[in-house]
Amino acid sequence: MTKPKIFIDGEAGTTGLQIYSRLNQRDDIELVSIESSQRKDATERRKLINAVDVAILCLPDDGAREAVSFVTNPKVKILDASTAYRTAQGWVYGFPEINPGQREQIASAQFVSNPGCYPTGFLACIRPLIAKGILPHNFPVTINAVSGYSGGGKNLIQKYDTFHEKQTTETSLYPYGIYGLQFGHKHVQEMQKYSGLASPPLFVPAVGDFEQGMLVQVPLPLWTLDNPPSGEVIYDAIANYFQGEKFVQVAPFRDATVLRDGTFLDVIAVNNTNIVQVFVFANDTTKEALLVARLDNLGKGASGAAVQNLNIMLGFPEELGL
Ligand SMILES: NC(=O)C1=CN([C@@H]2O[C@H](COP(=O)(O)OP(=O)(O)OC[C@H]3O[C@@H](n4cnc5c(N)ncnc54)[C@H](OP(=O)(O)O)[C@@H]3O)[C@@H](O)[C@H]2O)C=CC1
Ligand SMILES: CC(=O)N[C@@H](CCC(=O)OP(=O)(O)O)C(=O)O
Repeated sequence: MTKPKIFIDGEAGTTGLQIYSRLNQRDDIELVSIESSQRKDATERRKLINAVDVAILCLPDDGAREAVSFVTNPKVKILDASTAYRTAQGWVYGFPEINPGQREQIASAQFVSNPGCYPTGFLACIRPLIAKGILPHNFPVTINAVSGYSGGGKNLIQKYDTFHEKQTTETSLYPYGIYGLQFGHKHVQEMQKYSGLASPPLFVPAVGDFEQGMLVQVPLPLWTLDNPPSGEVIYDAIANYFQGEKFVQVAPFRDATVLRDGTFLDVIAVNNTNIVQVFVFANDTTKEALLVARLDNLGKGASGAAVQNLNIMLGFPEELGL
């Protein structure tokens, strides 16, 4: 049997390198690479994209749009890691666990968009509650999240690396900084579309002085509802929704061992895995709850998810290489 051919356009970037390292040990696929001197050569990229079974795009949005414009072979499948097509017509959203039937859609699609890192955490928390009617679709949702600096790609990694090398106290690189303060972050559209919320969530991201890892927090002021659900009801809804899923895991409810020293939910515990964990914290007396997702922004938030989608698109077992 001939092995499917895979080309990673943008193989030298942060996401591309991580996908490459997950695929290059495998003997069930053939990785096709571009000469490094030609990696931005449009003619060569066009040739390779149309000569493989799946092209994985790990490029800035404009580069991804350009790569898609190169496609002339109707048999080539495209898996795009950028933001360019996540809410576009004709594309399937590559979050296999998000809805029943999503895997089948990914398996038969020509064009699949890999979800954003923050949306992966957010949707794992909120989608079950909207889908099951535990929260109304017009609930005013806010999100606070923190990402490791690799989320900012090569440029931000280089900034932090330079800072770490110098280790000067006067260098003013942020140990923790919130951003996106003009609102309308590029992930908000996909967050709204795939959650089923009536309005965009108010999203405040942050970056911290650690390379990989992410926490996405969704506070729920349940006292605003006429009949607030209990913490148990919220937990059961999310746990049942993802029952049997390998890569979306719901942590035990009211179990202090999920916290380090019984106190802290740390950010790096699932680094280098393809797992997103969901936590539910609740107080039924004060009618407050907090949903938290923990993931590796480069794992289930990008490259791990891409490999999972690739496996589904090729008809392979979904966990291969993960
Ligand atoms: N980092 C992350 O956590 C995540 C990233 N993503 C998405 O993945 C995509 C890639 O991001 P990331 O890997 O972080 O970015 P990087 O900046 O680390 O890498 C992008 C790579 O693409 C190359 N490139 C740029 N333009 C072209 C072009 N026209 N033709 C060929 N190669 C090109 C760049 O080359 P050069 O360095 O020379 O410019 C670089 O090697 C982005 O769309 C990003 O939004 C998605 C989820 C998470
Ligand atoms: C820390 C940081 O800068 N994170 C990036 C998100 C990571 C990323 O590239 O997002 P995609 O998943 O959409 O590609 C940002 O906020 O723009």
